Amino acid sequence: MFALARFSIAVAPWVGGGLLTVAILSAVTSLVVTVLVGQVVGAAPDFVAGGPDAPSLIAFSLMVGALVLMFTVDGVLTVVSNMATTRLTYDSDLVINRAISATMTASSRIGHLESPAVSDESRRARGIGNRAIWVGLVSLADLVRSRLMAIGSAVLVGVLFSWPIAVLLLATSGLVEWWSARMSAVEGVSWRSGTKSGREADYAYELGMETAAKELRVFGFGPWLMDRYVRDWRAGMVPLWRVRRVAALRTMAVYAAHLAALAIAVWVLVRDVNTGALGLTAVATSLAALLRLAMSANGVAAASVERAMSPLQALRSLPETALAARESGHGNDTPQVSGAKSFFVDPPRPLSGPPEVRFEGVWFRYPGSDVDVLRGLDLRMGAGEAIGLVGLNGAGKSTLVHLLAGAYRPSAGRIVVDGVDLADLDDQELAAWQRRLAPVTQDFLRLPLTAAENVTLAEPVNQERLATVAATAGVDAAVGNLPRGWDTILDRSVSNSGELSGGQWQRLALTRALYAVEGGAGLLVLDEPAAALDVRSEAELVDRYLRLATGVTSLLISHRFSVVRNADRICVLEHGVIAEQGSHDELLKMDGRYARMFELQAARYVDGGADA
Ligand SMILES: Nc1ncnc2c1ncn2[C@@H]1O[C@H](COP(=O)(O)OP(=O)(O)OP(=O)(O)O)[C@@H](O)[C@H]1O
Repeated sequence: MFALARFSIAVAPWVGGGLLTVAILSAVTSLVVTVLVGQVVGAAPDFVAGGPDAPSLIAFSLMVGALVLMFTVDGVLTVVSNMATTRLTYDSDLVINRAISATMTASSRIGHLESPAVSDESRRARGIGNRAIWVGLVSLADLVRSRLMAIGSAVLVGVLFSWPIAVLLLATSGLVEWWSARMSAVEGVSWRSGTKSGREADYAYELGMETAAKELRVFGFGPWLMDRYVRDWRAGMVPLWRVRRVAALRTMAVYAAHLAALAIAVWVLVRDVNTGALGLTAVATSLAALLRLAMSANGVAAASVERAMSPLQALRSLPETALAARESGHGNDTPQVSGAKSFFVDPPRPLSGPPEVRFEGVWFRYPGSDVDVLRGLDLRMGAGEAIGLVGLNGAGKSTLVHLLAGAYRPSAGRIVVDGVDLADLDDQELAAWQRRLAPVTQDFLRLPLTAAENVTLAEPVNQERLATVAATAGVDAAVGNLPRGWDTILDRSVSNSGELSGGQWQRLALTRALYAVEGGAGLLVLDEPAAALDVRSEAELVDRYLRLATGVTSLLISHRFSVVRNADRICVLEHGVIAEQGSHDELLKMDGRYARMFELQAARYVDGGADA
């Protein structure tokens, strides 16, 4: 409860603090109402009989008026409390989402984005079902109020009626709350173990509703995916339901004990009334206090507050889990700035312009994997040089690009850019390095934004530059046919939007890279840049591209030899090292792996077996 109260004050000091103050005031008002009910009931017979000791009309009216006023104040406080709670839950949503996204974007390295532990923890922090921080926030004020009311009512019962009864009811009331919170915590353990299935269910849902919604329906896979979603969802929930079934009987026993205590209390009260041991005022006050004490066993609020604890804990530990995921297998993620040259402090070359990149004895394995993808790879990319990279599926070509971008650290060895080891860069410097890359990757971005934003991303739109590079990439006509040209949102779910074909999307991705090059990016990375085009179009496009991108260092990856053959130097990646390198002609003369792969592919085209 205290942790959640601290969180609510941290989220919105005025609203959170105000809410707790209102809860305290409301508890006090309720107790005053209890006392006033006793006073009014106690004074009523004398007032009606009108004896010499009877209260005057004014005194009695003031008493009743105070009771009505307090009752009204209590009602107003409830309304205020509800309004503040709603505000607090909205504010907390913002704080939680910002904290999660700050963690996820805290580093330009990406190991944490692939960690199941981080993914589970961030889902838990955002809340799943009724296990969310807002659920606790909604009940927090209620719990504070009922606990204060329980203590105040117990004092009234003790002073006016019986201390043993007060202690008994307070104890069973506490038992109800403790048991409800405990059950909620036990459920939380099953809930945590169910998040893997929950994540898979979410994934199936997202796939069916967003990522692959069209394809899955066109090919009739919708029902299969829905079955999968239901299966994974159930798998996540079954342990929870089992815990609930086991706990149900005990929960009923705990509530029965509390009711039995109330029954005993009322029986003792009736007995005392019968023996004349209690006056009317004491009886009326004690009865009202007894009922309030019994009702303040707020198991529902205690369970709700407990439900917020796991998400709160997840939110707190997320940064550490993400850091551990980034570090795993890649040494310490803390920037080792001392002694390292910095692009900002002492740049060895200008920030723009073509960089020189050297892979020096680079070993790499993915976090959680026991297979080395790169095994002591050496590769030099001279400033302004166009390097072609070929290799079989899974050879590690895309991995090399990830390392080049500094998204992962090598397990051993160094990647040196213009004399600076990428591992020595802090996050800000790494982000600056990544801005010097103009990449087109196999699974390029298709953002549901305008066509222009898909090209310029965070940069301001320069219409002239946009038109030039779009013409080069051959996408200008396709964009011209969109309902609002460059301002068309490329998402069919939005009205007046447009859609591009696979090949047009790919040309748009090329436009994006070229736009970045024109804007000063010095390293062009084309990883299967135009696989959706036919062989001739792709080769022509890439050649045109490389001609325009003179003055930049380029890395060109493709399975199609027609695409890479014009690179200054072609490298063959095999078994985690560069097995051969040279120009196209040199490699053919070498009659090694490259020559064999090239002849195999050429023979297929001659036979008409491919899309040439
Ligand atoms: N995120 C990842 N986690 C673990 N292993 C990975 C990950 N990404 C790739 N791998 C593995 O690393 C190896 C190299 O993959 P990579 O994608 O770099 O190959 P590639 O040469 O680009 O292949 P292709 O020509 O098929 O695109 C493969 O064995 C792949 O299974």
